[in-house]
Amino acid sequence: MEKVILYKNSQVFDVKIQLASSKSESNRALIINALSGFKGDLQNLSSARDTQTMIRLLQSTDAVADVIDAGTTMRFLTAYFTATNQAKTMTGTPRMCERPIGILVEALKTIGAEIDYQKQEGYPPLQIHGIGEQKSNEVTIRGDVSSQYISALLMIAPTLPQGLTIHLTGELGSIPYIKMTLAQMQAFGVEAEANWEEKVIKVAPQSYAPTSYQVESDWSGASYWYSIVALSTFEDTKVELFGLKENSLQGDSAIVEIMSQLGVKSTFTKDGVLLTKVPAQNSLTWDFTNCPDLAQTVAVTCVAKGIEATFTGIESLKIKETDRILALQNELAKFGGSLTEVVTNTEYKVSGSGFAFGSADISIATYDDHRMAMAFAPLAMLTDVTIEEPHVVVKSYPSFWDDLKKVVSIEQPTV
Ligand SMILES: O=C(O)C1=C[C@@H](OP(=O)(O)O)[C@@H](O)[C@H](O)C1
Ligand SMILES: C=C(OP(=O)(O)O)C(=O)O
Repeated sequence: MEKVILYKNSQVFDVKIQLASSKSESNRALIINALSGFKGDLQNLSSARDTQTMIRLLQSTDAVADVIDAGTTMRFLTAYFTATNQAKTMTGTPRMCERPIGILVEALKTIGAEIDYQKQEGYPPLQIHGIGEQKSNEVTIRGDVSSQYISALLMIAPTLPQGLTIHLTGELGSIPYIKMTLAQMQAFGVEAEANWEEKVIKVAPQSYAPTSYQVESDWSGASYWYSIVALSTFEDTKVELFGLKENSLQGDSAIVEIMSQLGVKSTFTKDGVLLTKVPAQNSLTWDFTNCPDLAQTVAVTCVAKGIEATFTGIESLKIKETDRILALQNELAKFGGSLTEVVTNTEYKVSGSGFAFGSADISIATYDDHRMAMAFAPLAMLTDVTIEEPHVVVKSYPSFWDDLKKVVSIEQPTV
């Protein structure tokens, strides 16, 4: 098994990190730019595998589009290939074929698409045949499973002959990602009308204008650095993260507010944000509905600091790269932590006794999930820790281990 051993940090540090750029913003920019005729100028695109896969598949003339494990790439391209009438087989890893897509496929069929499931109804692999005459300019779609279906529909909406009105039902999750989509559409000259009370978004037929677009650094990736500062035992520890903005399109910038309670102060500079240590509170209550990708980072930080926490809004974690709730439960237990469901499908308690590491023999399994590897790596502020299958980080933050080397000594044993 491939693994890295992280040796406990033993000194104060003051480092500057050029953060990876956002794969969410990159993947939207790529789809919208494709819909504007590939004529824009996209800057600072992410080196994440999810984005590199998007670039490759947008250029490919192959009949099969294999997204590997990239959720946005699967969902956005399913809508894009449909709207641009390209016959494609959409597939991915075995886990990708367990992640639901029926809600998006049914909405596309309502509009006029012809799509078949190749194996199990509601799941990849899919065969996209294309779209005929637009059958409807209204769809009703659940907003409580994945916002990616809604973003996918929104991006193609202005290119449909009759535009599209999307009615959302249920409790809406990941709304900042929908707002990010709308903001990037606007940057490419397309206006949409969103009524959040009525849960309706209306997009008239319009053309995207080729644009020069600069992608921001990745706030989800920043979260691991916040955790590193929160767990550092040296009061004067400092990390400056470049390329982040105070007014971000990314909902994961909520990490600023969360970590202000867990002992990290954020000071915005002309280049990004400077993280320094401040006293932490002894409890945290947070609703992750709008920032599900932060839940693992925050759970590990709370357990390692012995901070009792109440989490809500984490149901969608079960259908991501792995069942992240189960994965967290298994791995937190390795250093005395727990994530317990206290109200079915609603409320979870995170507990841990802080520095209960015992012998230094903790080895964290990562379940093909980049965020499992990166969320547990900050434990190296407190103990030696092994992270299994460390290559998983390529999904969103390929330079993570190189960046981490600035603060932790890392050994990669040969197998
Ligand atoms: O639209 C996006 O870029 C994303 C939306 C979120 O997914 P859900 O909408 O499925 O929660 C998030 O977890 C994912 O990492 C990226
Ligand atoms: C859930 C994630 O990505 P996706 O759904 O795009 O695979 C993630 O990056 O944490």
